Formats: sequence, structure tokens, C-alpha cells
Amino acid sequence: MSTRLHTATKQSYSATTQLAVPTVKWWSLPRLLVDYARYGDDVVDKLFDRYGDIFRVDVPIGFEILDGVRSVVLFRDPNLVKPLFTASAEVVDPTLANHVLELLYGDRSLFLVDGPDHQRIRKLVLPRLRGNELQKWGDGLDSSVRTDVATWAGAGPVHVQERMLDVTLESILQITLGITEEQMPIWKPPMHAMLRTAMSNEYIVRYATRRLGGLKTWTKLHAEIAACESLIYTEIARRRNAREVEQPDLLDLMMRLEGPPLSDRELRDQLFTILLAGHETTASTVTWAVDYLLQNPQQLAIATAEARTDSDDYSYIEAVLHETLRMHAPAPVFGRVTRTTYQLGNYAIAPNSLVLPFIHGIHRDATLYPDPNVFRPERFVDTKPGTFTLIPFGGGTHRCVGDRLALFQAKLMLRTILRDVELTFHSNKKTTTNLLPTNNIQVLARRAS
Ligand code: HEM
Repeated sequence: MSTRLHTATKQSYSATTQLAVPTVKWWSLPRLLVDYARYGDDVVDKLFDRYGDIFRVDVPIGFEILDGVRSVVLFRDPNLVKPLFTASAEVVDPTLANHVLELLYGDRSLFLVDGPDHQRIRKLVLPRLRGNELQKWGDGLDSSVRTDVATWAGAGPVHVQERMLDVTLESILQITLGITEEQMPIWKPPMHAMLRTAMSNEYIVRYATRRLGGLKTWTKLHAEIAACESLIYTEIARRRNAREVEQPDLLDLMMRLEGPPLSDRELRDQLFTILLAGHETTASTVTWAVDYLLQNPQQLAIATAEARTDSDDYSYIEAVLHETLRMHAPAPVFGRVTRTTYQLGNYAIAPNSLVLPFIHGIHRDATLYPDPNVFRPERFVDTKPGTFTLIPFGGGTHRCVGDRLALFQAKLMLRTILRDVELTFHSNKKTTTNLLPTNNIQVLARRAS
């Protein structure tokens, strides 16, 4: 692959120009939220068309998304991504926005800690999740996906996302905790149940009413979290009693961390984080890739031909995945909170503002990606995705630790599907109104000839 890179066309910004960010009046919020639930990102696109590439919504007291944060700033100018992701933590807090998910991840999660504690864990796990180390997990994943796909042909409608969720959960359980095939029936049902509840729209309602006890009184989710915690704490206790046996998984690695040891609670938070952040997103990527390929027969033919060769070069399938992540980022909302007045481009952002890059808009910027609404993997065949122009994995010190693992897994899974079965749509109904958008396509499969 050549070293060409997608880069944003530079805008000239001046450190002395401090423009006010255009403001959407708060009383239009209820209407906007209803429209967003019905029409999705198009509603936000229209706001950008009206206000420019950056705008702000001030939230009335009592309705703050995060405590103390009264202003939400959204931008879609790709030039502003790098300054935001690389800003110092004294000016822009990289963790505060993630408190939305603290109930699940816990307050010691990589998502929620910063500084030396954060660096210590990242430095430990990152090398395990990239380069040659990835091959270690290839056989287990290959076996899971092959076994699953072998059941598709002639079995009637297959809900791709559900199948992919099962496969990626198995893989991340193996990588994180060394769970074996025999132990999977104990671990998978409670994990699936917890994720299903946590991803539902009820989370939004419960979170919005948290000051009235919305989250505290959610007994169903608390019970599901407790069931998963119980499995995890039992495993930690078992390992503490059998320390001499070294395992290749992340729990073992974290238990052997040099310096002050991690407590059971800290281990629980990191394990929950990796297990939850590290499987739904990858499953969703593969599902959307299948969906886009079935809608684009020419690209499907190229990717299928590549999957059925003996070569180890899957660069077209890799380009399909980058293009899928451009068209449809599985984690579409993440942001940073300003601690002081912060200059972003020519704009002065007030302290305590939640700043969100609008991923959908950045990924569909026509200057970066001509015909942005067209699925065209060819854009990434001889051009690498730019660090700050294709941002499904975020950026800066909190960029996703599982980015390489996710692409490795997704490539292997998509290759196996394309190699082993021929697919047609049974139904291509999708829903995008969940907290994390779910793709509900169903396919019919026959064994590849
Ligand atoms: C296509 C798949 C994936 C997508 C789209 C994705 C996306 C993201 C995003 C957007 C962030 C936040 C980055 C930021 O704030 O700048 C993140 C963080 C994170 N992701 Fe992923 N992720 C994926 C797969 C994975 C996998 C497989 C793992 C498992 C190891 C994982 C583990 C994490 C962790 C631990 C963090 C927190 C990193 C930190 O705060 O230092 N992710 N991911």
C-alpha cells in the first residue's frame, strides 16, 4: 500500500480571532430531539447548513448531560479534530464526557482515569493488542467464526449482527480472561443480557432522570451487572490463588503489573471496559460491511474474489472496512470537556462546554471524500486513512486501544463469511434509534460453490 494519506485542506486560523460560536436556542431542543430520534443525523446536518460548521446548544438548568456542563458544542470542520484531540488535559478534559457510562465501566476504567494511572495501564495492554501479538488470537477467532458461519446455509434468515456479536464476545472473552469453549455457556448469556439492557433506549431515559433516581432504581441492569461482576471476581480470586500459572490473557498481564498492584475493583473496571467496548463495535462493523457489500454487487465481487484466494493479502477487504467505518462509525458520539476558555480554530469555547466532533459530518466532508454518500472502498485502496480525518477510533491520549485488534478481527470475520457462503438480503430493515445504532439486516445464505 502506498503512503498517501487523507489529510484535511488547511484553513487559516488566527490565535487572536475569537469568534462567538453560533447558538441554537434551547427552546428548539425538545423538537430537535424528537426529530433526531425519527430522522437521525440528517437533522444535525441541517443545523450545520443553517449555522455553519460549528454551533452550540445551551442546555437549561436541570437538564445537563454532565454535571456542571451547560453548553454542548458540535463541529464538523475536519481541521478542528487534531487541535481538540491533542489539546492538553489542563485545558480540555478527555475523560469527563465518559462519566455517562460510569455505571457500567466503573470509575477506575481507562475511559475515566487520566494521567499516570491511565498511562500505566495503556502502556501495559497496548503491545498485546497490536502487531504480531494479534496472531495469537487468530486461531480461536477463526474457529468461532467458521463454526458459526457453517450453520448459516439453508438455516433460514440469519440476523447478522446477533451472530457477529456472539463471535466477537467469544473472542474478547478469550483475549481478556482466557475463557475456553467449554466455559463460554457460563459467561456469554449474562454478558449478552447486560449489554442488551445497557444499549437500550431506556439507558437514555434513566440517565436523563438520574437526579431523580433513574439509574439507582434500575434493578434489572443492576442485577445483570452483579451477575457479570460475580463471574469476574470469582475468576480474579481463582487467579490470586494460582499465581504461578502464567496465562496469555489480559487479566494475567494486569495482575503482573509492576509497581503498586491493581485492586480487585480496578481489575473489574478494566475488564468490564475491554469486554464491553471491545465486542459490540467490531460486530457492528462487520454487519455494516456485509450490508454495504450486498448493496454494491461490484465491490462484493472484488471482495469475494480476494477472500477466496490463498494469498494473505486482504487489502481490498481492509479498504471495505475503512470505508464502512467512514460511512458508519459504530461509536458515533464521544467528546471532550473544556476546563478553561479554549480556542478551537477561530472560536472561543467557554469553560465547561462539552465539545463533540460530529463524526458523521467529518466522515462525509466532500473535500476529503468526493461523493461522500457513495460507498467506495477504492478510496482506501492506495490511500491510508488519516489519523485525524477518519476518526471512528477517536484520537489523542484516549484513542481506542483496540483499534488494530478490531480491524484484525473484522478482516478475519468478513473474509470467512465471503469465502464460505453466498448471501442475499432476506430483509434489510435497519433501526438507528438505539443508544448504539443496531443494524437489523437479515440474510439468506447458501454454501459457496
Ligand atoms: C470497530 C471497533 C471499535 C471502535 C469503532 C471503537 C471506538 C472507540 C472510541 C471512539 C473510543 C474513544 C476514543 C476517544 O475518546 O478518543 C474507544 C476507546 C476505547 N476502546 Fe475502542 N473501539 C473499537 C474496538 C475496540 C476493541 C476491540 C477494544 C478491545 C481491546 C476496545 C477497547 C477500548 C478501550 C479500552 C478504550 C478506552 C481507551 C482510553 O480511554 O484510553 N475498542 N474506542
